[in-house]
Amino acid sequence: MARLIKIFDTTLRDGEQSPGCSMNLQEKVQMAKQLETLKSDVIEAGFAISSPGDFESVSEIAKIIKDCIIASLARTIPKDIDAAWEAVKYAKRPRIHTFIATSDLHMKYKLKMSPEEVLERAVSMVKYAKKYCEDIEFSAEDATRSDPKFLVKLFEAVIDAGATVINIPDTVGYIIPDEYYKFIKEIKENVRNIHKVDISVHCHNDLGLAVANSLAAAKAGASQLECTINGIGERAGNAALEEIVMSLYTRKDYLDFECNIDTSKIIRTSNLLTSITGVPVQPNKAIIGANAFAHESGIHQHGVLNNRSTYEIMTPQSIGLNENKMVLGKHSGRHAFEKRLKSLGFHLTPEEFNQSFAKFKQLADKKKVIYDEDIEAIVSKHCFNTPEFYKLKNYVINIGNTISTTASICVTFNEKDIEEVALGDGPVQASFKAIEKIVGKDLNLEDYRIRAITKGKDAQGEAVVKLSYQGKTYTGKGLSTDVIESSITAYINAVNKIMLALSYDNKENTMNIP
Ligand SMILES: CC(=O)SCCNC(=O)CCNC(=O)[C@H](O)C(C)(C)COP(=O)(O)OP(=O)(O)OC[C@H]1O[C@@H](n2cnc3c(N)ncnc32)[C@H](O)[C@@H]1OP(=O)(O)O
Ligand SMILES: CC(C)C(=O)C(=O)O
Ligand SMILES: [Mg+2]
Repeated sequence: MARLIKIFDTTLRDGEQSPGCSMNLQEKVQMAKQLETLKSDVIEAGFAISSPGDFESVSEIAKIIKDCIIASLARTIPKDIDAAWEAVKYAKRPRIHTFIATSDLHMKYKLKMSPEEVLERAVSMVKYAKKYCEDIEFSAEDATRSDPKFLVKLFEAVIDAGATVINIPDTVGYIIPDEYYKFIKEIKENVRNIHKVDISVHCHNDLGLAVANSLAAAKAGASQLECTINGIGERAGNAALEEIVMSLYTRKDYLDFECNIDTSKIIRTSNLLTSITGVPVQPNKAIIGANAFAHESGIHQHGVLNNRSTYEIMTPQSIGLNENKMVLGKHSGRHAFEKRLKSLGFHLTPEEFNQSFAKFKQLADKKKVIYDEDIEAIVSKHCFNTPEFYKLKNYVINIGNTISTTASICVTFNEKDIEEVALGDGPVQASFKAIEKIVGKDLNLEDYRIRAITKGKDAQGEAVVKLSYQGKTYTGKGLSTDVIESSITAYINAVNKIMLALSYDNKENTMNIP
């Protein structure tokens, strides 16, 4: 039967030690409520002695949260343990989490204590905490750089003193997965009373191995994994909860573990933390990054459209997302483009499809991402198009703060080039005047608007020009990543609509013919 792994969330304590991730009381309470919904077994709500604000947050969370163990961190110092207890005592299931460093390096240079003193302090403070609280977690800070023989002695003593959880942290993210496996095994096999407690691990991500190390430790016998949402935490962060949990869930076949986390709440919890801290998640972050369920390459999109398991090892729904994303870009192929056209309600002939696909690829070379609005614009421009009586060939604009703006526009009409130059107050006005000269008529510009139809610096600008001619209004549209070009093509498009109307009316073409 699969072994249960308890999840200890320390987003509100170690996570908050991440620069820029401080949270106030209300924010911590919001996060704690969400962690309860997520069904975290333990919430480390803070480090009560560290500030009045942290003390208040821990005690408030202890009062509100009913379904999780609530822990506060404390050094092996009586005043820290007093504060931790005063804050967690309201919890239905309180825990005091006390720690002391055990590596020679930390003991000598930081604590300035001998191993004997550290052992004596650890034991006495676990006993001290035990007077308050049944559930005591003891952590050997920097355990993975500590002498395993010393750890064995220390752990036996603190378990005898009443510890219920023994944490073996990889404080500086130093250990390698198979090494950690052996390390935990060695401790498990040599600490005579280890069966009385949960073995916990707490991994940092300095070498990017926090999750791999946590899983290796679980394989070796750890029954509690400490982690944070989005992997926030000191330096390179802690093991990411979502990565650990989805590994347990997705590779249950191999790992044979289960946990209580409701995976469908993962994305909401991650988003809440991002909105509270304002610290964004990198797009390629496993599980919760914007690209974690996005496919851009044609070959992948084709595979996923046929059977999503070809390129998805878990479903977006399993973490609470509605759908995967098919991102259309320069690497996309016809299958994904066709699917998107259908979902946008377009039914194109093969010829229209080929033309639109070619235009889409051209645009994708210029833009990073193609949005639905881009596709709509491509299709309406190239498939539902007005005949191009006048077609823009090229344009040159001279602009400066000490000269009048000059626009030189060249169009083709009946396979001949016509070029005109005009001055104006700005590039758009000068261009419109030049086109007016080309068509040889006074066209009344009723309205002109420009808007970005997609996002980003490389957004497409759609220009809309309304021209009135002989009592009727004609609307032209132009689309380009260059707003001057979209304005010129919008004007020409409106002129072409006038030409089309005139040809329908069987009137003689009164526009300029060279
Ligand atoms: C690996 C980890 O994540 S450990 C947790 C790290 N988190 C934090 O430090 C955040 C909260 N910390 C704080 O607010 C402050 O550091 C406090 C309130 C805890 C202590 O503040 P200060 O009293 O000003 O001490 P300061 O932080 O400068 O130094 C730490 C002191 O604690 C001692 N100490 C460190 N760890 C322990 C421990 N586990 N047990 C006992 N003493 C310890 C140090 O030796 C040093 O002692 P000294 O003042 O006698 O030299
Ligand atoms: C306090 C302990 C558990 C810690 O955060 C660490 O060792 O990284
Ligand atoms: Mg830590």
